[in-house]
Amino acid sequence: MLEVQNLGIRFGGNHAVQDVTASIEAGQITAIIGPNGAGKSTFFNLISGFYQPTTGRIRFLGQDITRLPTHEVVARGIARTFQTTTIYKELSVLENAMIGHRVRTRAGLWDALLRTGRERRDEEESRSGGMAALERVGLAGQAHQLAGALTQEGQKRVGIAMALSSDPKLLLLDEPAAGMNPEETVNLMALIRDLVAGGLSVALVEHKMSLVMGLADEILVLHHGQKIAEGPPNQVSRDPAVIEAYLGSHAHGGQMGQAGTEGAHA
Ligand SMILES: Nc1ncnc2c1ncn2[C@@H]1O[C@H](COP(=O)(O)OP(=O)(O)OP(=O)(O)O)[C@@H](O)[C@H]1O
Repeated sequence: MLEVQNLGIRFGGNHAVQDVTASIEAGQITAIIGPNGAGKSTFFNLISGFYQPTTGRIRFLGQDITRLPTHEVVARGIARTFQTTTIYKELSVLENAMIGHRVRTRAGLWDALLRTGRERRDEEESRSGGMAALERVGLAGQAHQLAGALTQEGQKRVGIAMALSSDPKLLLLDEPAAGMNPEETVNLMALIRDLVAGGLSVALVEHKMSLVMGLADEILVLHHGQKIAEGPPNQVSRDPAVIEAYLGSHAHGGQMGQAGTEGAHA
């Protein structure tokens, strides 16, 4: 579904992502893991068009998307959520979901100001697209509540609905379980499995190894911006280079050291 070849980006002298060649298969859950500062978020930012790579190519469904701006990447079928919650708490749950959908509609500023027929049609489409996304994340019943009034888990679901409302083929989740308790994490895993069963492909960056090991079909491991392993969870968790990267990070006080220990137990 997605192939990156020799992908890299440099910030000054820092190779945040370096020479990464990897692929994401359709219909699967791919986890991207690695110690703090390994380049995981940067990798997502490259795929979703937020950053332009210094080297390499990105192909999605057979087409080159390497230098497309973000909105065109979304229109091709890649949507993402963010590490920090970026929902609009003072808007309703449905209005949040509609914002995600607007990316795919065509009405411009003039249409919006003059309330043209096209603008009205687009708004109707956004409303039904937003509702469809809320149904997928189990929030249709709370569509008219203020987003900020929902629980932490509910607000995470709103963030996922915003991404889903653009009807992506590939969903990128940046640390979806951050700040969640174990029960919420289990609910989130069930939601992600349901979405994939419905035909979506998912790639996620996550520190919680229980989620990664329980959910991922494939794992891509980054360390110092480079790919050090790629494969199914049972293979990757036994990979000496991966264990070394995690333990090394632990020895230096890195957060992934703990996650690595947890992963080894999983
Ligand atoms: N916009 C930027 N400008 C300069 N350096 C950056 C930028 N974005 C990321 N970096 C650097 O790139 C490296 C990789 O960062 P990145 O956030 O991708 O790592 P990460 O694996 O997502 O880390 P974490 O697990 O802590 O979120 C780090 O050294 C970081 O400081």
